Amino acid sequence: MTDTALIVVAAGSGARLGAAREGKPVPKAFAEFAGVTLLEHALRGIDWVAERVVVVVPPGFEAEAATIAARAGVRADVVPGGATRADSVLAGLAAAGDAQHVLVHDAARALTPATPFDRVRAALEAGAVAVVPVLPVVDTVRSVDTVRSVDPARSAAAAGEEGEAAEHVLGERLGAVVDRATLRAMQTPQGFDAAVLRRAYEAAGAARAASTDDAQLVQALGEPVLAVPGDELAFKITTRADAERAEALLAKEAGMQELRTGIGVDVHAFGGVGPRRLAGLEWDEEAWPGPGLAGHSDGDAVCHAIVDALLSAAGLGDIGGLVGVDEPQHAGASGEVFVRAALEAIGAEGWAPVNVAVQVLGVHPRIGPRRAEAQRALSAMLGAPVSVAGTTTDGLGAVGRGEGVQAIATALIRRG
Ligand SMILES: Nc1ccn([C@@H]2O[C@H](COP(=O)(O)OP(=O)(O)OP(=O)(O)O)[C@@H](O)[C@H]2O)c(=O)n1
Ligand SMILES: C[C@](O)(CO)[C@H](O)COP(=O)(O)O
Repeated sequence: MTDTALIVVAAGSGARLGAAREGKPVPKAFAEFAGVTLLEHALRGIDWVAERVVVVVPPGFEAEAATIAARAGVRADVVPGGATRADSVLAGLAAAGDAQHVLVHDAARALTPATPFDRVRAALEAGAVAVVPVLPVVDTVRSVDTVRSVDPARSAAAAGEEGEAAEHVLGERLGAVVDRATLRAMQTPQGFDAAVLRRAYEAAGAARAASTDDAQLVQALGEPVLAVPGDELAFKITTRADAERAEALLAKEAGMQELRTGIGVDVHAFGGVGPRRLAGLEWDEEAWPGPGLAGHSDGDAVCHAIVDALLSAAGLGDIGGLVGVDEPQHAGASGEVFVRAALEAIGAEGWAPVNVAVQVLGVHPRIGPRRAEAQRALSAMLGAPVSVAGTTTDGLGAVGRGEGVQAIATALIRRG
């Protein structure tokens, strides 16, 4: 998986929304929607998207943003933004490290589901240098001309000098219809090859202030920008009406969501002939002396426990019922194959994972040193946060004696 940084820009004032907290104006990202700040809504469940997350906020709001990010379960660097969105993106880029890909996302698009993130990441992985989620335009669109008029009396009053003519604006006159089939509305997250995005910002210099999104700066370099389907739920909360729509959606979600938990356990003995695989990672001799895990597949007990937890939550049996125990096509198969099959099975019934927690029991490999990596790999696999913990069982039992590895997983899934 390529190294990706996600920049969440949240440093706008939100003048068009005009939110207040305790009677004082508050930047939009810190205004509450259904009792939770816009920034927290934007960050919830986003951890899997990138290896590094940078949140850009109005100067003075860094500490509050760090608390919000922690509550949302996202490990983020928080930096102060600038006067324009482009300035804020630039501040985020400076903190994004040397990731190969960068995704820039508006906190104001706080209800964006996982799909656009997934599509943008997939397009970058496939080699695109710039990717933007877009929606078709649904209204009839026309250009307009400004209609001006010279009214001597009003001109005189306006100019304070009798008889002097001055133009004043009467209104707008409709011009030509623009073919909406050729138009698209731009959303975020917008994804880029990091070097190209940095080059675009350098080339734009101070002129970046006039840009309303990042893709147009990249396009100005002559680089191709790929469009992928956006999502209606990724709308930007800009006005009061948008805020009401967001509140209504959140209320509906709170009222309608069905939640279920499930549990899964798997054990594999050491003694396999294939690679040493566990928790979606390959392990080397140093971290894991001796043979890999025995089994018909690759023996990844963590993935298998997750599969059982997902299936148990949805009431769909267990891994044996899903993929069999000795199907020839699954000889040596990686754990990801079974996780995907489980996601498909629960998805067919309308379920999606909310989060998964796994405990690994065994003498080796030690989970701690590669916990972050394992969590990222599994979270990307599931499209939901996965946490991984490890214990040695103090030498007790078969796994404590170093005979194999056991994993216990719990899953929370939602529907509706
Ligand atoms: N100086 C700025 C301006 C905007 N943004 C971010 O860019 C995204 C899109 O901007 P929008 O929501 O339209 O911005 P605001 O500037 O907050 O709103 P308004 O124009 O109504 O003041 C938002 O997540 C906003 O926080 C930013 O990080 N820094
Ligand atoms: C980046 C953006 O969300 C794409 O639609 C939009 O351009 C932000 O613009 P704004 O002027 O900050 O509202």
